[in-house]
Amino acid sequence: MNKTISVVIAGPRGKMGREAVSMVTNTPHFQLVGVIDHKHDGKLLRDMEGMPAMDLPVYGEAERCFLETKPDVLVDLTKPDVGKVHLEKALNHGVRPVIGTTGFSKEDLARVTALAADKECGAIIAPNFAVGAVLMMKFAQMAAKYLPDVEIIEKHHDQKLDAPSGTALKTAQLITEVRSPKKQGHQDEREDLPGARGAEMEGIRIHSVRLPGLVAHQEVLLGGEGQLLSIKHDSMNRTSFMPGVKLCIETVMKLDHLVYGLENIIE
Ligand SMILES: NC(=O)C1=CN([C@@H]2O[C@H](COP(=O)(O)OP(=O)(O)OC[C@H]3O[C@@H](n4cnc5c(N)ncnc54)[C@H](OP(=O)(O)O)[C@@H]3O)[C@@H](O)[C@H]2O)C=CC1
Ligand SMILES: O=C(O)C1=N[C@H](C(=O)O)C[C@H](O)C1
Repeated sequence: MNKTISVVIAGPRGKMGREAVSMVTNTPHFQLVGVIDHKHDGKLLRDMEGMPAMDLPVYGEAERCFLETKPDVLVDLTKPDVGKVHLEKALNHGVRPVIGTTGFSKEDLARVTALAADKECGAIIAPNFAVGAVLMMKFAQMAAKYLPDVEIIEKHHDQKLDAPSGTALKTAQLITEVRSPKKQGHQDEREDLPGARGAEMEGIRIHSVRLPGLVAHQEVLLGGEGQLLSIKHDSMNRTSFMPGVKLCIETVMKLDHLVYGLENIIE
């Protein structure tokens, strides 16, 4: 018998937040106890368009929400600057954060990892909750050991705020664990239009496409003499992320430190 886990969701009106509200309220051993929405402070969940008819409180900011609802877990699906603040506030209140929001730099990750360790509080930052995307990243990491010339093309809907995507950054980071930094392309290559070769992490090029009609897609290209390996993942909708969110809510209850990436918790 699973123990009930109480959850608050930040960003409930968003594309991901709506899916998360639906998943949490339909999971018998989860209990949604409140939501954080900066534009609807003091309302009830039922007053917000498209939300379940539940008399749950809506808080304009995180601290009061944590003090009054005392949740086990915060799920944050907001935007980069907000997600970072919510994560730190959650750790300071002993609430376990599950952060889907992207835009964390190396420095941000180091800071919040230290804070979670100091508080001995479980936390998960998952740049991508879709199991297929995690496999795509792991396969790319395996392949880069043998084919170290790599370029990443990530494609997202045109409402996305951060570039490159959290998934692309995580993929590049995983690849840097198995290959040394290297310059790719011709040693004398030049950009006649700035940005033509994309962003760069330790020699890995990352290209970000933003267009209406897209959801979340990534292709990792690995080139060798006379051959090209292409590893690709597509999320067609946002329900693809929900099994990962559910697993993170369950797993974060058993952690006493911060985990960055779903690949570290799937069995
Ligand atoms: N890890 C993963 O697998 C995935 C991660 N993401 C990430 O999740 C985040 C959300 O994505 P998505 O749902 O597409 O974005 P949306 O823009 O659709 O939703 C974000 C929501 O957060 C709200 N918001 C903004 N500021 C606050 C605040 N201070 N308090 C509470 N709510 C706030 C916004 O409200 P308003 O617009 O009215 O200001 C909006 O409703 C992004 O960082 C994205 O990269 C997305 C998909 C998958
Ligand atoms: O903003 C999105 O939509 C997504 N963001 C995450 C990212 O930045 O990688 C995950 C997924 O790609 C969808």
